[in-house]
Formats: sequence, structure tokens, C-alpha cells
Amino acid sequence: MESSPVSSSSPPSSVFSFDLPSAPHSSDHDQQPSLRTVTHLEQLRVEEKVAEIYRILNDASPHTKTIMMELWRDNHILFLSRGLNQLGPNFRILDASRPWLCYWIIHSMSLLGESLDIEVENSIIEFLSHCEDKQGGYGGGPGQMPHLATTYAAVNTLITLGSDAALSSVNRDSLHKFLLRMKDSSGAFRMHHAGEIDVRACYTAISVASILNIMDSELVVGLGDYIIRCQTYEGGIAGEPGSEAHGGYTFCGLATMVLIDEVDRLHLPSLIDWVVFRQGVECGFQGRTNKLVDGCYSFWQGGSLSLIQTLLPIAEKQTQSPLTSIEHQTLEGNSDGSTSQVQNPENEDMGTEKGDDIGFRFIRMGTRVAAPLFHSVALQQYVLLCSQVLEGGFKDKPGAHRDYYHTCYCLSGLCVSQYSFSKTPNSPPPSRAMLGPYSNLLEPIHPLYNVLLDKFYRAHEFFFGMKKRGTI
Ligand SMILES: CC(C)=CCC/C(C)=C/CC/C(C)=C/COP(=O)(O)OP(=O)(O)O
Ligand SMILES: [Zn+2]
Repeated sequence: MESSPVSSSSPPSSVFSFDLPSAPHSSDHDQQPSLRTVTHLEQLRVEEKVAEIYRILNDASPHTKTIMMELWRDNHILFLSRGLNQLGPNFRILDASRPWLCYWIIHSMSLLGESLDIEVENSIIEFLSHCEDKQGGYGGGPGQMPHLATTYAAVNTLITLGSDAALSSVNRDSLHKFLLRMKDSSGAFRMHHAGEIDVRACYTAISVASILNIMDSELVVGLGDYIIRCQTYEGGIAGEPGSEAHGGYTFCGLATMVLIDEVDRLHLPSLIDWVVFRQGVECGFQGRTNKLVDGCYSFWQGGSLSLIQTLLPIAEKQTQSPLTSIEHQTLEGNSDGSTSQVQNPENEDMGTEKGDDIGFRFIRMGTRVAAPLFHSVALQQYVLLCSQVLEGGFKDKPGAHRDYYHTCYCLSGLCVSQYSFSKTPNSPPPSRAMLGPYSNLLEPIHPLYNVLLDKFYRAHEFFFGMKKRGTI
């Protein structure tokens, strides 16, 4: 962390001295077939491919190394632009995920600093307005039933577009009603009418409620109780009570708890412990114990650790109190009278209501330790060398195909890694924080919503200014 000797010109020895496993011999597999599961064999194959890439990097000349660690910006932009204009017949399986395609592509372009033509922007606003249900929320395509995941994707897309036309196109009143209809008596949310209840639904509902300033106590009631039931014995968060801890749900559960101002009810030390050990010898993250590395977890796991950089005072406090007392810390303050919410060094007025405007306070007033909780340079190495497709786009792992989902989340993970040594979320990182040339640097994001920080501020001004003016 602080001692990580990283510079963009000479890669640090620590990154290359990971104990990569030696390539397995095929005879190993034959000798002990009963000890190998399918996943274990796949793991060995992945390790072999990744080790080969890192061997090539290690043996390369300094010039070749720099080229290998470069972000192929222009090719990514070309790949993304093609997706906006024309998608082939293979994409029909994503017919119920069209707002997701908008988000993955538009957010990736924004991370790369690329803006859109006004006609493209207008056609996206128009398309999403056809996906908006009259009773509130967005479906996967025109005429499809509203769904929380596509609602999140549509709202984040419009926030990323950022114009008045985009922001005012959201019907917040009907969206609020849709969120209330999705609220379950357990406190959690369901993804759609009569649909499944899980932590994804909780996050997508609360993320849009928070960013659009339509959060209220009816949406929040019982939600924290549900999410703490999803934290498992491993420390990570599962999709629903009794299931297995998973990186995607861990991010969703953690971000939700921050947004409703109840994050101190999770046991953060064991959550941190679980997430940090998901970064493996490949330098990337796996989604769950004993599963394979995958570039998209660079964000789900790396993003969780980025959030925790601001939550460390709470985690530290928890290590000093017995596990059983965590439940008893009240929302407004602990038994000792102190508050355990996002720390405010300036002791400024933190807002009015509990859970109100947390997204803004988290970024502006949270104290962030200026050292990542994971090997952020190693993660950049996995993303740039193992997930990056030189012709444009990103993939899960070597041998997989590129797609827009992995492009979005590999870039988002790369972004949180690059800013992981920054004390404020948008201060330019020191060169030791970056792998490859400094021109690899992406635009900073707000890690609770995964939209560009600038776009978050614009939306905040728009929706929170609106409330002050009494337009809702
Ligand atoms: C905002 C939002 C909607 C977030 C979604 C979060 C997310 C990625 C959840 C993961 C879902 C899941 C169980 C994947 C396991 O897939 P797998 O078994 O194919 O993969 P694995 O082997 O890596 O676990
Ligand atoms: Zn993936």
C-alpha cells in the first residue's frame, strides 16, 4: 500500500513478483482425478494462461512493457460507438436489457472522457422514454414490464447524459410509486411485480431513490434488517438470507447500507476480510470463494473496498466492540453517544434527515484513508493485460469474448484502482497509484452509484436544488 513502489515508467518489482503457480502438467490431472473438480481444473487452466501473459510482460523490453500496459482508448471508443449505432442479431437475447446496454456503453464512454453527439443523446432520451412505464419505472424495452434493474440502468444512463432534457425526462413521482409497489413486508424489494426479492433489488431501488432525491422513510423501513440477514459467516453478503456470499451482492448490500445510513450494522471487519481475500494470484478478483477470477469483479469487489476506504473508522470501532453489540448501535448514535456514521472531520452540519443526501455527504465529508485495502496496481495489471481486448472492449478472462457488461465493469474497476491512493475521490492520483502511462487515467466516479462524479454533482444540483425550490 503506502510502500507499493509503483511508477508509470518502471513497473514495480512487487507486481511482478507475485507467486504465480507454475504451469500444471497434464499428467497431474491424470494422476489424481478424484481430487479435481471441474472448477479446480478450470482454475489451473486460467492460472496457466495468466502466468504466460505475465511471463511475457516480465521478459519484455521496457518499451514493450509500456505498450502492454497501455489503455487502448481509441479502440475502446470505436467498439462502444459501434454498439450504440448497430448491434448484430446475437444481441436479441439482450432484448429485455436494452437500458443496460445504454448504461454499459454510455458509462464506459464517459469513463474514457468521450462525449456524445447531441442527436445520439436525444435518441437515447427518446428511447428510454419509450421504456418508461406509465405507472412508473423502466422496462427492458418499449412496452415491457417495469423492472428495478432496468430502472437503475435507465436512470444512471440519463444522469450520465446529464442535460436538462435527460434529467427532466424521469418521472420521479411515478417512479417513487413504483418503488413503493416493489417494497416487500420484509423490508426488502422485489425486482418486478411478483418477482424475486434480493439484495440487487434493494440496491437498485435505493440507488435511484437516493440520486433522484425521492428517498423517504417508507422506502427505508426494515431494509437494513433484511440486508444484515444476508451477511454470511464468511463476511461477504449474499443475494438473500441463507445464500452464499458473492461480490456482486456484497457491493449492492454495502452501498445500500451506506445510502440508508445504517452501514454500522454490518460487521465491517469480516466483510473487509472476505473481500480482500477474493483477490487472487491472477491479480484480479473472484466473485466468491473457490470460483474463478473475472474482470467484472474488479468493480464489484474493488468498488466495495473503495467504499470501505471511507468507512474504516467505523470498522476500526467495531473491532473494539464485541460482535453482539453491533446490532445495538442506534442509527443516530452509539450507546456511548457518539455517531458511527460517515465521519465528518470539519464537524459540518451533515444535513437534515437521517439517510437524506448521504450520497453527497459521503463524497464531500467522508474521511478517506489514502491507501487502498487491496493491491490496486495488481488489479490494474489484470484488467489491462488479461481483460483488455486490443481491438476494443474488455472480457471476463483470457480466452473469453469481449462484451459491453465486462467493458463497463472492467473500466469501472480500473477507475477505482487508479484513484485508490487519492485522499479525495477526484484528486489526480500519484504516479505510484497508476500502472502504465499516466494517459491511462480515467474520469473519477462516485462509487456508491457508479456514475461519473461530475455527472453526480450535476444531478445533485438538479434534483436537490429542485426540492429546495419546492418543485416536488
Ligand atoms: C446493480 C446490479 C444489478 C448488480 C448485480 C450484481 C451482481 C453482479 C450480482 C452477481 C450475480 C451472480 C449470482 C453471479 C454469479 O454468476 P456465476 O455463477 O456465473 O459467476 P461466479 O462463478 O463468478 O460466481
Ligand atoms: Zn463477469
